Amino acid sequence: MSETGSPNLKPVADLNENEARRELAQLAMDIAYHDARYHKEDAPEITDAEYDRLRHRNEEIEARFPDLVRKDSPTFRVGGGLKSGFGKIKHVRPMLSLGNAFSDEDVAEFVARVRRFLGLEGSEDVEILAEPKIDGLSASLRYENGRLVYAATRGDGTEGEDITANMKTLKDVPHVLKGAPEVLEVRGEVYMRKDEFLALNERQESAGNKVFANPRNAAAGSLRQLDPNITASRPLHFFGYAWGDVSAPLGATQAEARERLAELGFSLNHPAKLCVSVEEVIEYYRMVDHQRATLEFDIDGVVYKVNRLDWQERLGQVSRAPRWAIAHKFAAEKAETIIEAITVQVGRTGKLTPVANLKPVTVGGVTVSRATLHNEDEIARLGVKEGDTVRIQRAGDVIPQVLEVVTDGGGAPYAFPSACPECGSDVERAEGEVDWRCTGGLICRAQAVERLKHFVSRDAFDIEGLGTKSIEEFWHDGLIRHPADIFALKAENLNGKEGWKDKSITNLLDAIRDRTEIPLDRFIYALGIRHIGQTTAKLLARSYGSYTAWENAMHAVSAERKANPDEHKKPELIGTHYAELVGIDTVGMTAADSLAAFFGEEHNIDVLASLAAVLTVTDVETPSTEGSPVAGKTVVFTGTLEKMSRGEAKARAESLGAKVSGSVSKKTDYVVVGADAGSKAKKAAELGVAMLSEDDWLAMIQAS
Ligand SMILES: NC(=O)c1ccc[n+]([C@@H]2O[C@H](COP(=O)([O-])OP(=O)(O)OC[C@H]3O[C@@H](n4cnc5c(N)ncnc54)[C@H](O)[C@@H]3O)[C@@H](O)[C@H]2O)c1
Ligand SMILES: [Zn+2]
Repeated sequence: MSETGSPNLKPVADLNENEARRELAQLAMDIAYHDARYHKEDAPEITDAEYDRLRHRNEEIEARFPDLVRKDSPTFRVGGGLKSGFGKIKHVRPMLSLGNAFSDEDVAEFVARVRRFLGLEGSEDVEILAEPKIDGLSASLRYENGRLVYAATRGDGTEGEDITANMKTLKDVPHVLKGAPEVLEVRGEVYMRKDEFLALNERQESAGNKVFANPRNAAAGSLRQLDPNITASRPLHFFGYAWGDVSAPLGATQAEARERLAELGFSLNHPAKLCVSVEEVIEYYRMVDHQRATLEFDIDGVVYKVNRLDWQERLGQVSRAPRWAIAHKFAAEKAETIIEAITVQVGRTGKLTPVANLKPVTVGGVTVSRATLHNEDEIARLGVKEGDTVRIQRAGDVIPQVLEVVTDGGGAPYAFPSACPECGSDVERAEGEVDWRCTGGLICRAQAVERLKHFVSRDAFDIEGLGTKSIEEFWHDGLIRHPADIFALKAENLNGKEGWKDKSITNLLDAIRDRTEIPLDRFIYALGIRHIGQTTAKLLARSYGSYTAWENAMHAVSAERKANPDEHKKPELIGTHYAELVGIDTVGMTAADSLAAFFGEEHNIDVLASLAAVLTVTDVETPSTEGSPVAGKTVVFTGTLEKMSRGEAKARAESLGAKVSGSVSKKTDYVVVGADAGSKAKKAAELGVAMLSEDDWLAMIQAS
């Protein structure tokens, strides 16, 4: 995934505008990805601490470049989309997230901000209600005339998943309330106790089912079951700590409202404390941190809430969080243990991740037996070896991390494998990169499934009816191991398979047959070669014209590269084919090397040959630019485009015969100005070059 989380980032103060814009775009994408993994799939890939670091970085850059804040900035968003299969419920009042404090100073600043906002005199106290921050997932229960009418998850804050039937199976959720306001939405956290989580995982494991990474994932996965009977069989609890739509106030303060919720029959999260100074708040934080390991449930911090509800009202909210509350996060939980072995895992893109296999140890109530070592450099930095005693940490834990070596076990230094442990292909580490990768591509088992998914995806072969689940299933059954196997599928392979009926089988086989003829650019893109996205695939297809020409050239490129592995600056020194490839517009040496590596692997050649045998790859015609209003014109794109990516805009313009340039000069015919355009727009105005908005441009080229 992203490289943005890496510690060697430029300080925000040193970023220029372009770098900032680029990083914000990357962060928006990465955070949205991790939000979906975490909130929608209940399967995060990075630790909470890493995730928080991404968000923090985003906030810092936005604070320094307020003009660059994107419309899709994570700052404006809560959660990560809704799981399909559930009905949707629109929240009468939004369900927000919380701002974060990581240090005592952050907490003092929070209280100071509240005081400033309210214009309080120095003598007036701000009472703060402090309570544990349970690591579960929030839910809203709507009662009308004392009856539970529906329950929803937070979702994206505006709309949540309908989990009424599921919530009704929780013992902590009353179906009827006595003496409640006519309308009352109770909000709180659904969670699983630590002991119950461990027991559930044991049951899951012995039944051969999925085990959960932590109590939060277990709770989220158990609650969001399409079959409420499954939810009923899982040990879930609910704490009430807030409310949404209410027809009459629950009290004048947060503390009173809590009392009221308890009277109505809800469980409250403890220990809670009413504090009057920053010192008291911090003292509470330390106390709870101390008790953390002995609490029945996982917490990831404490929450401070301004006690007076009239003040809460006045303070209101910023985009995604109330101004009157903040979460003070705990540092990660740590423990010491021995590294029994270091093994290597192969990821979806062929990335090799070293993993420390640990002597099992309990960290904050969870048994840990593996920890990531990230990459070769990290192993060197830590100086870890098999047999060493290390300190590990678990932070909102996905995979725990190794922090440092405590005692040297006297073993030999760790040597990274030179062949992929999954498929035996060579591994390579490109200049300037930290990761080793398997070059096995389509043949590597670890990568194959993901590559197959890419192969059939919309912009590649676009085979309708062959979804993620089917690919995984067919892979498992041995039906589809290589892309060419797709084209050998027969009705009898699918007959009797669960979920496949005559009609869907016919549809799938038709869809596959439809794709046996495919344009070269799609074919190249479908191979999923690293660094070869759609735009580059199009450029390659157009430059080489035919499959045969492209294939021959790539073999030549690969041979040239093999003969000159150490040249990293001058493509001409590597060879004429290599230089020609790099000479194609935006194709750089990174992409060229990736193609060379792909064609350097015997397995990939086999895959290509078997595909070529069953497919007709059609030549890409140089588009006719006759009648194109922009043929022969020089165009510059600047600023953030909203309707298309830069690459897409460029490819489109070029297909219409325009020349796309990176800088504005007197020769420029049009400058297409997106949001937050900077110096180029200014220069265009000075030179009197025609400036078009993105919409103007689209209207102009669509007319052709
Ligand atoms: N690892 C990942 O890939 C990943 C991705 C997304 C989010 N996350 C993690 O999820 C969290 C961010 O998600 P978030 O937007 O839900 O914010 P949050 O969990 O930091 O804070 C908001 C939530 O806290 C909960 N909460 C618990 N106790 C509470 C209390 N006493 N009072 C009020 N609220 C209480 C509520 O559910 C509320 O929605 C962070 O911890 C982040 O690290 C991780
Ligand atoms: Zn491999």
